[in-house]
Amino acid sequence: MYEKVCIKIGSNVLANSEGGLNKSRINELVMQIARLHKAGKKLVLVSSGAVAAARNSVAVDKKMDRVSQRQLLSSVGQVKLMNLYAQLFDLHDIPIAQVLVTKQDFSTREHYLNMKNCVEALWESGVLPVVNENDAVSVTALMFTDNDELSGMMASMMQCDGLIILSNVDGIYNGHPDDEDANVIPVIQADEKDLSKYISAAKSDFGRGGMLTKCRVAQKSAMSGIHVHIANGQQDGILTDLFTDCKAIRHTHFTAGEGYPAVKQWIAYSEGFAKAEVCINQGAIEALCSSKATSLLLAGVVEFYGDFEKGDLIKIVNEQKQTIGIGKASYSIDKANKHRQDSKYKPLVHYDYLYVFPEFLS
Ligand SMILES: Nc1ncnc2c1ncn2[C@@H]1O[C@H](COP(=O)(O)OP(=O)(O)O)[C@@H](O)[C@H]1O
Ligand SMILES: N[C@@H](CCC(=O)OP(=O)(O)O)C(=O)O
Repeated sequence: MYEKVCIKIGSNVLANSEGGLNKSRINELVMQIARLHKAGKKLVLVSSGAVAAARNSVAVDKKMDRVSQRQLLSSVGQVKLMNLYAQLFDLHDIPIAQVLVTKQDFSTREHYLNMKNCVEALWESGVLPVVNENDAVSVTALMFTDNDELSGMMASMMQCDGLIILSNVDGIYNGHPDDEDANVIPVIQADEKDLSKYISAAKSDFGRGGMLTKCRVAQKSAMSGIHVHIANGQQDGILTDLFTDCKAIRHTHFTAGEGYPAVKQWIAYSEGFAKAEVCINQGAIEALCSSKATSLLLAGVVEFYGDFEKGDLIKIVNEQKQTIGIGKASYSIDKANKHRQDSKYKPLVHYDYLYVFPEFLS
């Protein structure tokens, strides 16, 4: 089974229905994580639950705006959450570290590699990193959609072979989970096309993104070579059972695809950092979305929106304004405009620095 694993635990697994933390559930999960850690697995724990942890302890003025409420609850609750983890892991002699991140921390490759280095240093010292979004300061458009996205980015950054997402459902159902006829889908291929047909917008009481973001993250991670398991964190022994014989456990497994080089994995999650957009024509779309490794040539460009320099990330969109992919510009917009008529000029985006979203691949 996997050696490097990112485990994400959703708020509803960790919270009581009336708010506050479910200590016995967290204790049960800590015991399993401790066993895996002692077996030599390299683990990253992405834990939600800060906001839920503070629900019972701070009186929130109803007139306070939503952003301030989240800042208040998360900053109070994060201390409670980490305090509980520290106490429980201490019983197993496992030191833990708090790693709070914002999406911006992933924006430049240099900063990204600094974060990676930090987790590696923790691993080398036998410390378990416990990661959450820094909700107290992360309030702009550049937030993670939710911690599912954050866990996908951590798994990719640390080149994990497994990502386990624990929620309050057994996996992805082929209908609404409350529907009697709906069943958990046991295996989904990384390149499965139309997953959204199964997913309703329903969320758990404390959840932020819902099942759709879990699916998107799972698929993106699987395409980048990581096996993803979505399972029920409220089920006793779920983690150790998954490691012992995952086929025997009711859950959803996204099987890993071939994977991409590390730089492509970083680009895959960097849509929010794109400096400009390039609209491309149908022929270029067909070429980029085919199974053949193809770079983007200037001949396929219809229009540029915004300025970019050499090395900037640019969104690649079709004429309907859908984002097909993201790429790193090999030269600036000035140079691109100068050579627009030269159909043989070197590619604007080289294939090695081009990520096409799985739903557009043919
Ligand atoms: N097809 C589906 N299969 C499973 N769950 C679904 C599906 N469609 C919607 N959901 C909802 O997604 C919820 C889990 O997502 P979310 O609330 O974000 O959990 P978490 O807090 O663990 O991140 C479930 O409680 C369920 O209500
Ligand atoms: N960072 C927030 C969790 C946000 C979030 O994504 O929650 P969830 O959808 O339950 O994983 C917190 O700690 O409360």
